[in-house]
Amino acid sequence: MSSIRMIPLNLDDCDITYYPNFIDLNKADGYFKHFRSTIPWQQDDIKIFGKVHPQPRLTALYGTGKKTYSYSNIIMQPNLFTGELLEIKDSIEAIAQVEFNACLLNLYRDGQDSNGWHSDDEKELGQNPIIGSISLGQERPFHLRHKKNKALRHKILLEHGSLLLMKGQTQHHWQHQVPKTSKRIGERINLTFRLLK
Ligand SMILES: O=C(O)CCC(=O)C(=O)O
Ligand SMILES: [Fe+2]
Repeated sequence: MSSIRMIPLNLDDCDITYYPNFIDLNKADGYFKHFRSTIPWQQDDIKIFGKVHPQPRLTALYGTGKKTYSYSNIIMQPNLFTGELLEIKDSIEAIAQVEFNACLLNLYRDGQDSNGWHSDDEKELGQNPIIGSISLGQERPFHLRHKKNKALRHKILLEHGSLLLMKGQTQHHWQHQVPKTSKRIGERINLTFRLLK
């Protein structure tokens, strides 16, 4: 049996743990190909500060039921979880000790696709949201910044097959982003498992 390596990020006011190689490489390669070709990826328009823009990445929502998820003025209707998503969900639940009922998927097609500074603090997620975030494909830096104490910042590289688990007060005190880069890079898929109340 292989043991799962865990790296706690020792930052104030948050509870974040990084698990590199959470999914073994062959399996992660297979999942990447599978999700790339079977998920109905869509590009939604979002409204930020009153202006409408196409979202700089493709997304999809999956879940156990009919609960919708809204953010940046869009309301997403879930597709039913697939076998592959349930398999990954089970493996995260085994260490996270929660049951997720939704997964927001992101496809970053190249370095121009990104996810701007935000907290996952939508009301559907409740008080202290727990989010299990799987990375597949191209590794991308993940930036964190404290909302009040501007001196508190952190960067971590999200590698192929990794899990980043965010819980406790993390979303209350911190924001995160996946910045754009002008480097020529490949595609990345991110799966964020969530519990919608
Ligand atoms: O792509 C990532 O690693 C982060 C995704 C994210 O922050 C989100 O979907 O809320
Ligand atoms: Fe997020």
